[in-house]
Amino acid sequence: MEQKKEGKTLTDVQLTRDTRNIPIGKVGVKDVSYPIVVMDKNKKFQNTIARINMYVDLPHHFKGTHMSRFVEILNKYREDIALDKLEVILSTMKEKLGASNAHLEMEFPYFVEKKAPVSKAKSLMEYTCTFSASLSDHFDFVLGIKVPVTSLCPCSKELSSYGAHNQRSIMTVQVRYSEFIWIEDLIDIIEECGSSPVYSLLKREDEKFVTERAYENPRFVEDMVREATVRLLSMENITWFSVEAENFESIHKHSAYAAIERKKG
Ligand SMILES: Nc1nc2c(ncn2[C@@H]2O[C@H](COP(=O)(O)OP(=O)(O)OP(=O)(O)O)[C@@H](O)[C@H]2O)c(=O)[nH]1
Repeated sequence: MEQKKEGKTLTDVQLTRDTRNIPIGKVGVKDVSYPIVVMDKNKKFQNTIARINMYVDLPHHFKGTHMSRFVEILNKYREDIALDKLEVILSTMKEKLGASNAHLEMEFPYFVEKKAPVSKAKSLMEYTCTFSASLSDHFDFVLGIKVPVTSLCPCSKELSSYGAHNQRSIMTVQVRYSEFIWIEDLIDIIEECGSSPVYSLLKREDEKFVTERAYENPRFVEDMVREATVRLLSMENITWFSVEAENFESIHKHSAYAAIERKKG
């Protein structure tokens, strides 16, 4: 649409022709900070703030996409950006930007109340979650969660006269599903796969408990992704998953890493 500035026409540069004959797969805005609402198993919903990426494809003949429209679409759905709105947001992106594919990625902190294992002291644990949705001919949605756990090295336990090296690990799980899955339930499943869950609040009796539990339950990164795979394969409503484990090694400068991806059916 043409606009005027100081009597002059404001050219829509983005609409001008590009002659390089190269279509673009993803173009848009990245790292927009915006409030969203996430369904919470215990409190019905939780307000949080997401870092949002929004992309569409661009045909070869256009110079640019219209960046302001992405943020206009977010504004249109403000107060109401939730899982059940992702498809309509993507559809609006396709329509307003004349695109055939639209992508929406959100990364946000999600808080779960957790009880310490012995004292039962309650505290809030933060988990980083991701929603990755896209719409072409069909809607696709992937839920992702980063779950911190403790891992204790089986090899170190076997070889050492005292103790065993142990560290904080991050397990990253991503799932496609046929029926809704609570973030909380997926966290519980993944936390079983390390040597011990981690907590944000531990009293002395809890510290003794988690230290001994990790020692009794040594796990390599290979064990962690295999344990997760056994559990995720047994869940019928999960149609695809990927699981990664990264140990931020306490005796090496590098991490130990393992990953498994499975499509079911
Ligand atoms: N396409 C594109 N736009 C950019 C980029 N960096 C900044 N922008 C700016 O994004 C702003 C918004 O552009 P548009 O959405 O086309 O704004 P508009 O023409 O007023 O909006 P419409 O009337 O909806 O087309 C412009 O000021 C661009 O200069 C870039 O790398 N690519």
